[in-house]
Amino acid sequence: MPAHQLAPDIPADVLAAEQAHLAESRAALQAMRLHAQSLSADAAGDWVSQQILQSLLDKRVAALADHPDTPLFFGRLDRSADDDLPGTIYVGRRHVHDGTSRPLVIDWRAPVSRAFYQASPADPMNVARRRRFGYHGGLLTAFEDEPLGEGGDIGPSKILTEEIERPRTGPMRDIVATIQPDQDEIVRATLTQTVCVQGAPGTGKTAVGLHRAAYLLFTHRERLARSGVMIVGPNRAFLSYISSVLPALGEVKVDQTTVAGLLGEHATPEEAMVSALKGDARMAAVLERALWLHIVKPEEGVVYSKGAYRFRVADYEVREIVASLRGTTRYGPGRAALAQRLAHMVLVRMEQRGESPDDRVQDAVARSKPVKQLVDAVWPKLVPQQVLFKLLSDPGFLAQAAKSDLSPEEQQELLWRKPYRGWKSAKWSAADAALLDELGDLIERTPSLGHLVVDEAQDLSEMQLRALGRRCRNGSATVLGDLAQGTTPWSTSSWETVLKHLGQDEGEVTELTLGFRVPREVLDYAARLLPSIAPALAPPRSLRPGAGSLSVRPGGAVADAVREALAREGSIGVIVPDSLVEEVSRQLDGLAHAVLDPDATEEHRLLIVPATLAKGLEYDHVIVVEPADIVAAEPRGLARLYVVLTRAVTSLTVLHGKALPAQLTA
Ligand SMILES: Nc1ncnc2c1ncn2[C@@H]1O[C@H](COP(=O)(O)OP(=O)(O)OP(=O)(O)O)[C@@H](O)[C@H]1O
Repeated sequence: MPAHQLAPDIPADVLAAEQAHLAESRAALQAMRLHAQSLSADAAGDWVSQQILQSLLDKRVAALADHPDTPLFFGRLDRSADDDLPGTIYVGRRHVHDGTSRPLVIDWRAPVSRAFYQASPADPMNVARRRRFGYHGGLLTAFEDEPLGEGGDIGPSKILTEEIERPRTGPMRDIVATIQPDQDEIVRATLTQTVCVQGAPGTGKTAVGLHRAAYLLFTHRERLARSGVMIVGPNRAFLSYISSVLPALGEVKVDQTTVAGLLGEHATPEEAMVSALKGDARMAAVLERALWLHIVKPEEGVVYSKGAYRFRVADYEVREIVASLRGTTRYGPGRAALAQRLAHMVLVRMEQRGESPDDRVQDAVARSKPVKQLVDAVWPKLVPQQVLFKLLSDPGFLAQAAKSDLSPEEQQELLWRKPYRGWKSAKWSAADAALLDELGDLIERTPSLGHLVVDEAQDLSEMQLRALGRRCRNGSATVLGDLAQGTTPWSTSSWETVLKHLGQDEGEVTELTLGFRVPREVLDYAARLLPSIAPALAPPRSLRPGAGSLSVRPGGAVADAVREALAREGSIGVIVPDSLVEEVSRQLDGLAHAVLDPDATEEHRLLIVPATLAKGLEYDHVIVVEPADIVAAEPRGLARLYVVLTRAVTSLTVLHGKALPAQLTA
């Protein structure tokens, strides 16, 4: 097996040459920045264009900033191809060229960089040698060579191992230097391809989703700048954790939000069964009927007066127009079309009387009082809240809208126990938010983005998936999740179903199987829960042996476990049942700590994390307090415990006063 070469065995002159290339690249980047700064927006004609150009120039200057702690390049390819491309390529976070436009660093997303991630001795992709660089405090201190042209096998990369073992502090980092081949396939999937990734905890799903967004923005810059890319995550703590990855990759124009952020921050509590029913896709047909039931059969015609004349549209003619519009357009445009069609009839009457009215007259008639009155009576202006209010408070109306889609028991379940006085004072639940959004789209079309990345997608209801789906109906999606980590009353058990409700049936389901976060010993322990929560899934695998990383302590004190962790390097998460947050905080009195808060700007090494917020996060040392209470707190408590037990990078300590769940002790 050809060995890796890593400093200090490497020839000093080779390292010096690479350091010189780094220095030259830094200087070139500085020159690019100075050049961008020297450009003037004055060339633009008017004031508005000047402002726009200035803002573009400012962004360009900011994008060209050199961050001394972030390596400008992390890899090098020595190519054996006889083509027009350079023989040696340095792969980095962004393009850098010198004064003669000679590329010194090539963006990791460029097609030629793909070989850095994909080439292997079995398929060298015209690469004779791949070199990975190691950095320390911004200085290039080591490299590792992988000869690809000689066949055979190349062992695991030490630089990758070091990167994975690096203690975690602060927010999530990018993985651009160490993306693995199966991850790279997903990152570089074409823009039109929707991909759905099933992966055990720590297999890099979130990382892959973020890098895919960056890749697509680079590859389809103009198209996506117009239509937009959005990341949807499970909660604000998670968003705050991932918030710096895309900016570090040079992408600042990506919206990152939660489902609540997108659909409305409604959170009035309701029974889990009601939420689950409201999340069921059958509600879509019920809502559609409920909306169109608001149209009233026209019993009168319109009389439009102009001077001494009266122009009439008969009641049966109004009925015909309404019937022809109903169901062929969205509700809002249908209303506008009804006014225009009525006005058109009036105009025809005017012409019959020898007048020659133009389009302005038609608009004026459409906006006239008699036409407006009729439209309001027949096709009333509605907001989603009015429709949902009626549906959830009026049993007769609900029965009419539900038809046979909902059983009488289910209809009973849906009705508010204590109805609100009106739609303006109604308080909505999180599940209602998706229903309101569906109604909103039935009234006016929701614009579509170019690409949507949905993380922890196993937790979304069918109605929430529909809401996200309509935001990428003219685009594509990256759907990420783990069927074993579903903790909502409506968690899915099939990715095909998720793709169907998202409206992306053609999406390809793929799997990431190798864990980069959780040590093997800890992962095996957590996997004891799998037969109970997701029996169809294979046990997860970990890249990291992590012997001695697990400690299970009956009756152990939190403060002791925390002190032990503080003596080691890295972040500490004390994950507790939500009901114990205050008590555990008291027990840690005297030890500097904070309770996880998505809005906090300060960084804390020691955090108390409510179990329901732990999803997607990771800490070097995790202390889990009272698993039995975490399980008992919610219907899918065992899945919550699985999430909680798989947050550790280096060590997991489980403290319990009560008996552990049977699955863990079996
Ligand atoms: N190729 C890689 N190189 C280095 N680190 C990686 C790589 N892939 C993933 N990681 C790291 O592994 C950890 C877990 O990744 P990530 O959070 O994306 O996993 P996940 O599959 O979304 O996990 P979960 O299901 O628990 O949310 C992160 O610290 C991430 O940076």
